[in-house]
Amino acid sequence: MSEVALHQQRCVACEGGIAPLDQPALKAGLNALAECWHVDTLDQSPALSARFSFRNYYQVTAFVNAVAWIAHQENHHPDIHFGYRACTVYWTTHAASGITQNDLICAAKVDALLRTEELAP
Ligand SMILES: C[C@H](O)[C@H](O)[C@H]1CNC2=NC(N)=NC(=O)C2=N1
Repeated sequence: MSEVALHQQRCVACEGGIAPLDQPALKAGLNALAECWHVDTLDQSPALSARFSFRNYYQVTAFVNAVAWIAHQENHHPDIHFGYRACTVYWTTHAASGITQNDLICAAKVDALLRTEELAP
């Protein structure tokens, strides 16, 4: 049986009553992502976070826009903190006050984005 890769899955609308992933599911999800992703805290809720370094501000802002494009496509929106040569992305599901499958999917899509040679830092 073949399972659809995380980065090829689509986010589902999440309004009220959605539960965060349990520990085993979160651990399995983290194992499927690039090593940079870890569990952090955003506004007092757990969030998947990773920091990315780039050569210059132009690359940082191109990356931020590419992540925003993913967010628009998936209707799931990260917090992004960025500066001159680095950017930190936080994926959390506000409706669940925690990390859901949507966050794993979006983090995997960011990983896929960075696997493309043209955009890699
Ligand atoms: C209907 C739609 O799924 C919700 O409004 C979405 C929009 N984007 C979202 N993004 C994030 N990160 N968390 C949410 O709970 C969320 N809710």
